[in-house]
Amino acid sequence: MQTVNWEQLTSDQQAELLARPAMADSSGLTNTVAEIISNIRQQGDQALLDYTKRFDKLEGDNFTLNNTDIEAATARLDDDIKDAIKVAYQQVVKFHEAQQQDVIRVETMPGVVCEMHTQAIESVGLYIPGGSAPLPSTVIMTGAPAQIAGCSRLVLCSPPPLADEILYAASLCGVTEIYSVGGAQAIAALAYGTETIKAVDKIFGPGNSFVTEAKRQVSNDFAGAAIDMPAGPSEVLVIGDENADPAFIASDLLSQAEHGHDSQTILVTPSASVAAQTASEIDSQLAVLERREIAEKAIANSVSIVCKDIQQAIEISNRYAPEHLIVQTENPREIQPHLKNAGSIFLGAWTPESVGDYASGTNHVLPTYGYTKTYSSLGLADFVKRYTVQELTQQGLRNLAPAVTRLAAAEGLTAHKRAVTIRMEKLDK
Ligand SMILES: NC(=O)c1ccc[n+]([C@@H]2O[C@H](COP(=O)([O-])OP(=O)(O)OC[C@H]3O[C@@H](n4cnc5c(N)ncnc54)[C@H](O)[C@@H]3O)[C@@H](O)[C@H]2O)c1
Ligand SMILES: N[C@H](CO)Cc1c[nH]c[nH+]1
Ligand SMILES: [Zn+2]
Repeated sequence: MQTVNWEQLTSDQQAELLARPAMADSSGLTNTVAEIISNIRQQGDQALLDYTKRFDKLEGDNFTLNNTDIEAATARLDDDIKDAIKVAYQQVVKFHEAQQQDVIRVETMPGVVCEMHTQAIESVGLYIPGGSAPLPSTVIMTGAPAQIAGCSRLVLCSPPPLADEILYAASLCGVTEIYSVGGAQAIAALAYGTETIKAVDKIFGPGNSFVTEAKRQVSNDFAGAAIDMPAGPSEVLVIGDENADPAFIASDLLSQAEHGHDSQTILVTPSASVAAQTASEIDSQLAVLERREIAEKAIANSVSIVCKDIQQAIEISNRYAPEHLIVQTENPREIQPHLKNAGSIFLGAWTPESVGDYASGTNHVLPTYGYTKTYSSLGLADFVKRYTVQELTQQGLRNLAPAVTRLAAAEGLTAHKRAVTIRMEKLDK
């Protein structure tokens, strides 16, 4: 992991340092994904099968899983892992149930009542990554809120072979359809439909750059589907002060580095000594990692930034806008209100990022590529739509009529004005 001194860099070098590696080959990626989407739209199931055999080594011609598959998977699993999945599910349910929104009702003027209601999105696609590691935890993060919101069709897609843990988690979340297809082709199938997979209204879930680019393209097309957010390759930024534990920091950086070669991990610290000790901890912890090869590539793209002070560390973090932000400082709660752009924040030495990945209750589907400047972490609100209701009494209309008619006249929209005056004339008769 390279170490740099922030103050010694030019502003161009600083910008380059904080750029995402996954964005590097954007035009090649755009064309590849556009071609996959176009083939799925034209050839449906046949193209889906071809791609799934080519990229994901599907055996046979069936990519639909059913209840018998779920029952067999459940029977194969040990109680220990089933219990762990249940704990994670219950934690996520608790935190997301608390996000339910009551109807908001306000009488904005006597006789004028306005309400805000929510309604579940009817059909949702849940993309569960599976290229590099099968992620049953992502089933919980997308499936549990969909279930709580009351979505009626929960359609899960993940590259084959589907791990037993994925099928078990899907059954807890009330997933209604499961297909063993992945990548951009799965996103295209969810967005436009094929003979087997009916299109959904909105697609959720993270994925690699092919998946994320496919989500971007289908969401830009009127005929496509809505999406949750750009949730691409994992990122973590750690802010550590001179008392931070380098072994803890290294373990947190490696936990995200092992997701993929394009993960990005950054340490920002005012302490050159913490930076140096973290680098040597990374080397020793890497040596015994099962996914060493992957993590090593990600660490090669990563950086340790030595900055002036904690204030500057906060500025760098806000500028980078990480998916995950870990704060290992003496008083992390003092810093937290100044952290403007992050998907999920982990405060203090005893809050490793892994707890949010699995079971604290927060959602691990989070914006990447700097989109935490404008997008939120996944929550119950993403699975519902808001709509408003208003009802006026006769007196309510009398009270509001002068403002509405004058505004309508000012806009030159006389039919709007007439819809009010026609009623007032009747009332005044
Ligand atoms: N941001 C978040 O909230 C979040 C959460 C969990 C995981 N993640 C990220 O999700 C990603 C998961 O990636 P993954 O690769 O393991 O699984 P994935 O399921 O996203 O991608 C695998 C698919 O990519 C497609 N693919 C691979 N090579 C291709 C090629 N050359 N051309 C066309 N398609 C190709 C294949 O179809 C395959 O099914 C990781 O980067 C991880 O960091 C992000
Ligand atoms: N860290 C990932 C989000 O970027 C989520 C995850 C799933 N399993 C382990 N981690
Ligand atoms: Zn993770």
